[in-house]
Amino acid sequence: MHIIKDMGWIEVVTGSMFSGKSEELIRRVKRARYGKKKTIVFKPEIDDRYCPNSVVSHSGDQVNAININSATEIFNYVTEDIEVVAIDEVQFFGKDVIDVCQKLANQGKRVITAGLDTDFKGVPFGHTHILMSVAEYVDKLQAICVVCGNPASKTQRLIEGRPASALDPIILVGAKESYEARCRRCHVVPM
Ligand SMILES: Nc1ncnc2c1ncn2[C@@H]1O[C@H](COP(=O)(O)OP(=O)(O)O)[C@@H](O)[C@H]1O
Ligand SMILES: Cc1cn([C@H]2C[C@H](O)[C@@H](COP(=O)(O)O)O2)c(=O)[nH]c1=O
Ligand SMILES: [Zn+2]
Repeated sequence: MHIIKDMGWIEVVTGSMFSGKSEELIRRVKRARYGKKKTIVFKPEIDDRYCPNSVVSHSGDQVNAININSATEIFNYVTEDIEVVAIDEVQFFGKDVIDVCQKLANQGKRVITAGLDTDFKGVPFGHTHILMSVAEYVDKLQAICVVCGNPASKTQRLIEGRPASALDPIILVGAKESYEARCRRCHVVPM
């Protein structure tokens, strides 16, 4: 017998820090669960803020998640009956995250991803931009610029209250102590 499987797809929720990416991922997962879809959530081990076994938003919403080091580990957990796979902080995964999401979507799964599109310098972060190009659905969210109140598409890194240099390392896990949401005009990256 020929079985026609449901069609899968990839969703990307992106934007600056504090724009609501994790809240939106959590919202989509909770709604999928209301719809009796079997779901699973992953996040990278490196993100040790808040709670180790949950995706937690800056406003405190949360959903249980499995910590993984590399995207290929997802295949160890995703059984045939799982219909929705969510991955937060997708910018921290290697290039293999693209293949993993494509394979899951080709297997008929809904793949919900969230992550930063740009780093504190304002340039593409990890492989989110590639994922955006292969995804069926892309939502770019805006935070509020804490300097001027306009919509914010950038993330300002502050070290001891001053804008971080462009020569600083790209990865610095953190939240309000090191980062602010800012608009294009208020975002500063000293060389
Ligand atoms: N400058 C800001 N603009 C908008 N929301 C902010 C800001 N600073 C803090 N927040 C809080 O952050 C929440 C979004 O958190 P979260 O979903 O974790 O964002 P992200 O995953 O994009 O960093 C908002 O609902 C709000 O409570
Ligand atoms: C801009 C920027 C961010 N990070 C880190 C800081 C946080 O741990 C995450 C982003 O979390 P959020 O859910 O989007 O709030 O990424 C970094 O390492 N480097 C950067 O340039
Ligand atoms: Zn501004």
